[in-house]
Amino acid sequence: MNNNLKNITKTNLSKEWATLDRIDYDFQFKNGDWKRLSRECYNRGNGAAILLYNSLKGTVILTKQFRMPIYEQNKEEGMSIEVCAGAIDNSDEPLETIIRETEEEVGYKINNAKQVLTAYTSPGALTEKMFLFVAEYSEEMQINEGGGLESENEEIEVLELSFSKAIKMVKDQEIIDAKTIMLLQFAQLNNLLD
Ligand SMILES: Nc1nc2c(ncn2[C@@H]2O[C@H](COP(=O)(O)OP(=O)(O)O[C@H]3O[C@H](CO)[C@@H](O)[C@H](O)[C@@H]3O)[C@@H](O)[C@H]2O)c(=O)[nH]1
Ligand SMILES: [Mg+2]
Repeated sequence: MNNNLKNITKTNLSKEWATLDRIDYDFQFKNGDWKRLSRECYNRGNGAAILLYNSLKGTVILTKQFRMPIYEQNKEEGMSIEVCAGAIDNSDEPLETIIRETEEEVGYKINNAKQVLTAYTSPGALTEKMFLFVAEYSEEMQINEGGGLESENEEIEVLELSFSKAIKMVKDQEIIDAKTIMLLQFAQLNNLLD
């Protein structure tokens, strides 16, 4: 409940893969003045992401794939190195989603994962809330090569890197995806791979 907010109206601007709405609202500032404001909100649902790590080997599993928004930004290769992640279907739980994505994108069958962070990825514009997980993986858990779903036109390269190399890639700005940086730094802060 927010008493500084009233007369909220929503106008749909686009509804294709996801929904873009313009939301108009009266907002009361701290000095008591009310103003009519407007914000565009893009809703593509919520997401789940996971850092898979092997504390004995000191390694992590990451993915590499083409991302159009990155290409659009720098008109270079458009590739992105990320933790495994996926959009949460309406009726699914975040844990269910991340177990499925782990199998589809990187080929490991995990039975459980620990949710360690929740993050709005871009709260000025996106409704998206990300549920961030960690889980140990081992070679016995590998059931396929990963790569993503052909039916969804995914082409995902699976990378197994030493944790120190992944941390260096964050420092060198080779890893520039926010959820990936958050999870790698979470692992570092909490000594998951020591
Ligand atoms: N046609 C069409 N298809 C799309 C679009 N956006 C996504 N898709 C399809 O939906 C699939 C989504 O794959 P996921 O693995 O579920 O999601 P993701 O792209 O990896 O995104 C994850 O990370 C993002 C943050 O970096 C999150 O935004 C997202 O919620 C999710 O966690 C894509 O491979 C693609 O086939 C679109 O605008 N148009
Ligand atoms: Mg994905």
